[in-house]
Amino acid sequence: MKIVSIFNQKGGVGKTTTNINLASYIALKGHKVLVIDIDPQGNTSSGLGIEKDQQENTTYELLLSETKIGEVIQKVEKVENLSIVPSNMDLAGADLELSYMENRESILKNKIQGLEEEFDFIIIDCPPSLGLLTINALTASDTVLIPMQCEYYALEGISQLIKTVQKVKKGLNKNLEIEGVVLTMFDPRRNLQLQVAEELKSYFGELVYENSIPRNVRLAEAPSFGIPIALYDSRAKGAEAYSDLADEFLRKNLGR
Ligand SMILES: Nc1ncnc2c1ncn2[C@@H]1O[C@H](COP(=O)(O)OP(=O)(O)OP(=O)(O)O)[C@@H](O)[C@H]1O
Ligand SMILES: [Mg+2]
Repeated sequence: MKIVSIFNQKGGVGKTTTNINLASYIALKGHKVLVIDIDPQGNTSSGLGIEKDQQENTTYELLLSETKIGEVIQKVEKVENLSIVPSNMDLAGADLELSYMENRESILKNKIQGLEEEFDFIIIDCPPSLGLLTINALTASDTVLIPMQCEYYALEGISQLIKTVQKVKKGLNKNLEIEGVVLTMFDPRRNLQLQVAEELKSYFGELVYENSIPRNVRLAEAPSFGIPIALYDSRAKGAEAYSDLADEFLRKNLGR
């Protein structure tokens, strides 16, 4: 089993879209996947068809009460092999509440022990912040997958992002590695985007995925129906891109 956090402290770069669709394709390709939504916005949860405000067992209960992991996992009805720990706005106060707790950075890590037999991959959707929720996700993970939009500001955020990963690696999780960098909403016809992509490649090298994700309105529409792109419009450009990304991810991880 491998645990991957999808993280970039910059907002709106495609973390959640990548989480929903990468996780769904990996699951549809026959691997058992658990998605953990650790973002109070709960976009991954609603995007996978969860009525997030009607949930009693969410990431909040998992982190801040005696609730066990088995009690907060539910199956994603429409996607075979996919399960989720949902979240909602309850989690908004968690950063502060966590700050008073012992082992405040390792609560998620400790809570998700014992799932090795049940899942091949756990994929965690992080909020756009560097607070304790994100630190919990990174501490619990083997790797970080970084979605990047190829804009000028992407480059400015990198040093902060790397600093955070290094900080967690040093103090809390020495095994943490970078899984890869995914270029999102990418348009190679635009010069600036190509330039930024080149800079990202020279910085991250092989870690940049060959398959990038184009801007595709179908990807933005699917969440309002509570389904991944694979079920909403499997022939859309965005669907093909995420399916190919899932293949590349699986190839890197399973060597086939
Ligand atoms: N490839 C794409 N093509 C078109 N729209 C996209 C694409 N990827 C993401 N979007 C849209 O861009 C917006 C931001 O994407 P998303 O929610 O995935 O980013 P995020 O990094 O999770 O944001 P946040 O930091 O708020 O959690 C959403 O409205 C989403 O539907
Ligand atoms: Mg998000």
